[in-house]
Amino acid sequence: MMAQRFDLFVIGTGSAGTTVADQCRQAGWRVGIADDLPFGGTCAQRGCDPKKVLVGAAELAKTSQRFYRTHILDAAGQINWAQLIDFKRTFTDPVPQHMESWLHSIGITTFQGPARFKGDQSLMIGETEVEAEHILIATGSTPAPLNMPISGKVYTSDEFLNWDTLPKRVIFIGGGYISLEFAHIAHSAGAQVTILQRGPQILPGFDPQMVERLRQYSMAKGIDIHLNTEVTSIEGIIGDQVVHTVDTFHNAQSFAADRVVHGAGRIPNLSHLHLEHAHVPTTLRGVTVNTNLQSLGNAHVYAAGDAADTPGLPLTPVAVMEGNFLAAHLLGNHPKPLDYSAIPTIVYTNPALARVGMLEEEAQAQGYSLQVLTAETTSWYSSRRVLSPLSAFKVLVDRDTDKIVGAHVLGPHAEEVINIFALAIRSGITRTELRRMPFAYPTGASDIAYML
Ligand SMILES: Cc1cc2nc3c(=O)[nH]c(=O)nc-3n(C[C@H](O)[C@H](O)[C@H](O)COP(=O)(O)OP(=O)(O)OC[C@H]3O[C@@H](n4cnc5c(N)ncnc54)[C@H](O)[C@@H]3O)c2cc1C
Ligand SMILES: NC(=O)c1ccc[n+]([C@@H]2O[C@H](COP(=O)([O-])OP(=O)(O)OC[C@H]3O[C@@H](n4cnc5c(N)ncnc54)[C@H](O)[C@@H]3O)[C@@H](O)[C@H]2O)c1
Repeated sequence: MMAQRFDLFVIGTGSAGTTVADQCRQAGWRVGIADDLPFGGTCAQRGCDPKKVLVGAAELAKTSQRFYRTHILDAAGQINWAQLIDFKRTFTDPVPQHMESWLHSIGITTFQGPARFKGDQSLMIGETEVEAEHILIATGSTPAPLNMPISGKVYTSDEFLNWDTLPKRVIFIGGGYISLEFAHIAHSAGAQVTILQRGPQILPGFDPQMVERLRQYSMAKGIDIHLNTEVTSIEGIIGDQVVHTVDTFHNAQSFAADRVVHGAGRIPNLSHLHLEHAHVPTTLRGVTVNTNLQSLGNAHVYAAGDAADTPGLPLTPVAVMEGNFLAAHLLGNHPKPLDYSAIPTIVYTNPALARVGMLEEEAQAQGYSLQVLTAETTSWYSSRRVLSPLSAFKVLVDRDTDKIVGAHVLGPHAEEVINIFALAIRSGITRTELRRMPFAYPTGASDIAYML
């Protein structure tokens, strides 16, 4: 059978792939797209969106428990896990059908199945061959292989988000985003949780002082966090999952739980693509690309999102930003170069910790004359009003230009406040201008004047 021909063929229906597919199709291109999983990608089905549905309930339960303890509420909220997962499914279940209908409605040809390269410009999706002038690899990421002896069961984040019952005891391998967020959710829903992190700090990309406050608070609440503790093997022993670790001083320890969750990092999802058939080189961080997101080995191939080796973190706003850039580039609209500075990121613990721009250490190393504005803010109105026991901030200002170069916010409004700092940094708004901004009051943003 003759191969179907497209101007653009996209592998992956997540944030990066659909952004490019949509814009190229709107410009009249013949566009095909494939996914081996139900359409819609990670963020909407197995990542950000379902995760935050659980985070919302966890926050509500914790806040109500605080108000109950101070006799302001007559009852404290408890999470019904099965109901919460059902509620989550009302968001995730419709995604594939919505996505596929939308793709069809705008005239994109869809293929269900794993795509693999056959040649420089040709792919097989199952038994169907397609050819394209441009091919976009937007295949996202997948849990990193755990290179250790495993005889027990290790659950992925995808599986955690679909647990019908919450086990009593859960161990999280690794101390990054997934472990911290899921541990806070599971703990709020009544589980005993343990985090085993091999490095000296949980959440290595975040401000060390804010992280330490979050760690101490989490420990005080009953989340058991072990630093410098590397998981070396996992055994299933009658009813228990036993996790063996070794610490920095070579001391061995074992931890038992009902279930063990993989939070030990993700890698670009490239292994099934047969990239060697298309001369597409990769690194451990993804497909090697130039500043136009074009493969260094094959000018017909591009990569974006988690699958591309770019300076951006594997986050949804980065996938969308790269998608928008690539669509404009392919359509000949000469977009401005990609700007990876000051992209905000948040770990949705309770409370959340947010970062945008540089860490203090990075700014010092770059020779900025820094003014470091930092305080613990649990006595502030915005925290006391919701009985928040943990809030703080650190803002880094360049004395020479009065510009903000980094902001780190921990507390109940961190997730919205950080976007305002991102806007300020990306638009070059000075500290003085931001301090005088008449934000609506009382809001998280109206705290900014007091931070500066
Ligand atoms: C648990 C979790 C929580 C997260 N929370 C957040 C958050 O709060 N905020 C945030 O910004 N980011 C978050 N992320 C990260 C975010 O989800 C990703 O950065 C983003 O989804 C990447 O988009 P993408 O388009 O690159 O890839 P994806 O959305 O992963 O899409 C890739 C698609 O390609 C498909 N695919 C892969 N290989 C093939 C193949 N060979 N053939 C056909 N199809 C294929 C996959 O099935 C998938 O649908 C989270 C991630 C996880 C796992
Ligand atoms: N809120 C968000 O934006 C959000 C949420 C979840 C995931 N994500 C994205 O997904 C990516 C993957 O998340 P993640 O939490 O899996 O990875 P991560 O890279 O954030 O953290 C993994 C941690 O596991 C540790 N580790 C690895 N192997 C270990 C072992 N054997 N024993 C003990 N510790 C070990 C590593 O040192 C590392 O600190 C993130 O980098 C992020 O970009 C984002």
